[in-house]
Amino acid sequence: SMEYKLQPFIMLQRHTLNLLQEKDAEDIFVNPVSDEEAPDYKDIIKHPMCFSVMRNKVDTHRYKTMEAFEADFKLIIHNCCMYNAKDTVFYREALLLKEEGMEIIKDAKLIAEKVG
Ligand SMILES: CCOC(=O)c1ccc2c(c1)NC(=O)[C@@H](C)N2
Repeated sequence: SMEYKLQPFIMLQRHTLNLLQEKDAEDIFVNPVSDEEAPDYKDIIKHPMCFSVMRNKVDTHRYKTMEAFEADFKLIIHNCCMYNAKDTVFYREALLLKEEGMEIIKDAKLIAEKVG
């Protein structure tokens, strides 16, 4: 059935997410930014995103394409660069993660065409 056909795609997304999360050495992108850490975060960032939310969306089949998966990854980076000043560790970590992450996603999109 379609359900079993989707499994390779879900496995590919889980594997890709694991590779992305490995690049977040300090685990700053894993969980939602808390009110304690950043009291004004919700005033500034209207669409929060993090790896744990992405994992839940993968597991509940919310990403129909790798482009939709990629869009949430880019949202994580964008939010971090909007909220944190350019001279912060967070901002620099986001730029690094973007460089490494987009290579990982490029490979995943090529594989997605195959398991498609
Ligand atoms: C222990 C203090 O932690 C933080 O202040 C903090 C912890 C995690 C964060 C964050 C801030 N800001 C962010 O934009 C995203 C990347 N994550």
